[in-house]
Amino acid sequence: MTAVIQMSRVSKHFASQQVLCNLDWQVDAGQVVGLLGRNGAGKSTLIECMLGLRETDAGSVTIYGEDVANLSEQVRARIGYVPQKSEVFEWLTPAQMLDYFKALYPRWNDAKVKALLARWGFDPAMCNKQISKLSGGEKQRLSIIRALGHDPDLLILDEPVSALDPLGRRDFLRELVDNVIERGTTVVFSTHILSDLERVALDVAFLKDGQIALQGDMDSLLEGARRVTGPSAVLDGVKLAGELRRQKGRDGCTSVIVSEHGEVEALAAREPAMRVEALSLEDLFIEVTQ
Ligand SMILES: Nc1ncnc2c1ncn2[C@@H]1O[C@H](COP(=O)(O)OP(=O)(O)OP(=O)(O)O)[C@@H](O)[C@H]1O
Repeated sequence: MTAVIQMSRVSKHFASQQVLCNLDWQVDAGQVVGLLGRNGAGKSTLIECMLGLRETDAGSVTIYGEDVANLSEQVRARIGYVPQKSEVFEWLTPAQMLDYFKALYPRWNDAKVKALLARWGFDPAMCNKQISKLSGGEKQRLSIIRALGHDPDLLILDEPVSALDPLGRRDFLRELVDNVIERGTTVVFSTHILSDLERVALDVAFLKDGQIALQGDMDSLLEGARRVTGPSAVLDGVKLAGELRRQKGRDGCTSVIVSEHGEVEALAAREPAMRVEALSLEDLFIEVTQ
C-alpha cells in the first residue's frame, strides 16, 4: 500500500505540556480512519501538525511523499480539510466564499456543491447572508461543503459533526459513505461520537500520551479485544499477549485488557475462575484512553 500520510517521530509541546511525543503514524491510500482520544489528548494538534498548519518541535510529516512544510499546489489541491472550528471568511457570504475556493482549485464540482447547498438548507437568502451571522451548525455544514467541493483525494475532518443536529449528522454521514468513501478517498476523521465512527470508519486509531497507542481495522480490534478478570494470584504472574492495560482490584482480582483473545481463552479454559468478556468500541475507548 502507498502511504498518503507519513508521520515519523513527531513531537509538539505547548509551554510545559508535551502533547505529541515521538509519534509515528501512517495512513495509506483509501484508508478511512477514525481518530479517537479523550478531550485534550491532542487530536486537533495532531491534525494541524499533519497538515503543516502548526510547526512541530521535531520529526517529519509527508503527504503524498512531500514535506508538509513545502507542499506543492498539486498536492494542496488534493486535500480537503474541515477544521473543528473555523472563524475565517466570516465577513464573506457563503456564495462569495465558495466562489473564492472555486477560483482557487484546478477542479471544482459545481453540481455537487449546488446539490449539497440545496440539501443542507442553503437557500438564496442564506447563501447571501454574512457567514458571521450563520449558526454554528450552518457554518460547519458550509465548511464541509467547501472541503468537498474540489473532490479531494484526502479528506481530513476534525470533529465535523460536533455542531450538527441528528438529521444533519445522518445526512453528512450518508454523503461521506456514499459519495466520498465510495470514490476511494482517503479519510481521517476525529470524533467523540462512537456510533458515527462505527458507521463510517473502517479503521480506528487511539491517541494517548502523545502517541498512537492502538490502531487497526475496527472489526478485527473488536473481534480480538477481551477483558479477562480473575484471581490476582493467577494473573499477576502472567504477561498476556496483546496486553493493553492491567488493573488490580481491592477484591483480590486483577483485570487485564488484551487486543488478542487466543491466549486468554486458553487461560480461561484451564482456570475456571477466569471471566472473559468481549468489548464494545466504547469499552475499548475507555480502556485504551484512560
Ligand atoms: N495554542 C495552544 N496553546 C497552548 N496549549 C494548547 C494550544 N492548543 C492546544 N493546546 C493544549 O494542547 C492539548 C491538546 O489540545 P487539542 O485541541 O489538540 O486536543 P483534542 O484532542 O483535539 O481535544 P478535544 O477532543 O477536546 O477537541 C490541550 O491540553 C490544549 O489545552
